[in-house]
Amino acid sequence: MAHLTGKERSEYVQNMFDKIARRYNLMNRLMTFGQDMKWRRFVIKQAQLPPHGSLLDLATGTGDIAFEALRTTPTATVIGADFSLGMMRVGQHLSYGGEVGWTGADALNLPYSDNSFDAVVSGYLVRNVIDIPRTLSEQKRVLKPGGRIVILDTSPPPDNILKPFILMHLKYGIPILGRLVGGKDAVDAYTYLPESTQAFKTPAELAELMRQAGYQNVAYRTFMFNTMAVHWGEKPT
Ligand SMILES: C[S@@+](CC[C@H](N)C(=O)[O-])C[C@H]1O[C@@H](n2cnc3c(N)ncnc32)[C@H](O)[C@@H]1O
Repeated sequence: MAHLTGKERSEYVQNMFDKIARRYNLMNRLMTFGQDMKWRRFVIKQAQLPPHGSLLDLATGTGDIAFEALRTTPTATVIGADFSLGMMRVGQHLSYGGEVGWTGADALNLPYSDNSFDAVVSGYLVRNVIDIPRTLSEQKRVLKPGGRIVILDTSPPPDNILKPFILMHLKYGIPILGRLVGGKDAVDAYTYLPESTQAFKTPAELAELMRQAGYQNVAYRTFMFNTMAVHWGEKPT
C-alpha cells in the first residue's frame, strides 16, 4: 500500500469493497463479535437528527448506518453515498434499502450544495481516504450551520496489557476469518483492514484534525478496549 499514489490507493480501496460486498455484513458481525450494530446505533444517537431532518451517510457501503437512522427517525430524509457501487447494490436489497437515496460519490468531492444536511455520519471511511482534512472540510461544507458530524472508525491498539492479544486478532484472526468467509477475493481486504488500523490516527489525533477543520464541541468515546472510536462535533453557526 505504501508504494501506491493517492489515486491508485483510492482505486484499490474502491475495487476491494466491490469484491467483498456480498460477504461484508457477515464479516462485520463475526469480526466484532456482534458489537458493530451497537456502535452504529451510538453514531445515530450522536447525530441528533431532528424529525424530518436530513442525514448523509457517507461511505454508506451496504447501508447499515443509514438503515439505523431510518429505524430511529422514520420521517428523516436519508442519503447513502459511496464510491463502491457493488456495496450499495447489496444494500439496496436489504430491508429499508428502498428508502435510502443511494448515490455514487467520492468523499473528497461531494456532489451536494453547501449547507444541505442536518447531520453527516460515516462508518469506517476516514481511515480509508487519501486526504483526511479534505473530507472533513467537504463534510463541513455540506452541513448546515449547527449541523453535526459523527465518525465511526477503528483506532490503533493502545499500549497496554491487552495489546498483544489485540494484535493477534488483527494480524491472524481477521485475515483467517476473511479467507474462510470470503474466499481468496477477501484476503487482500482483511489484510488491509488490520494494516490500515495500525497506521491510523489515535482518537486524540483525529479529534485534533476535526478541530483544525473548524468543527466545535469535538468529543469522542471509545469502544472494544479502545480499538473503536466514535467522534462527533458541530459546524459553527
Ligand atoms: C468498511 S466500509 C463501511 C461501510 C459502512 N459505512 C459500514 O459502516 O458498514 C468502507 C466504505 O467506504 C467507502 N469509501 C472509502 N473511501 C471512499 C471515498 N473516498 N468516497 C466514497 N466512499 C469511500 C468504501 O467504498 C466502502 O464502502
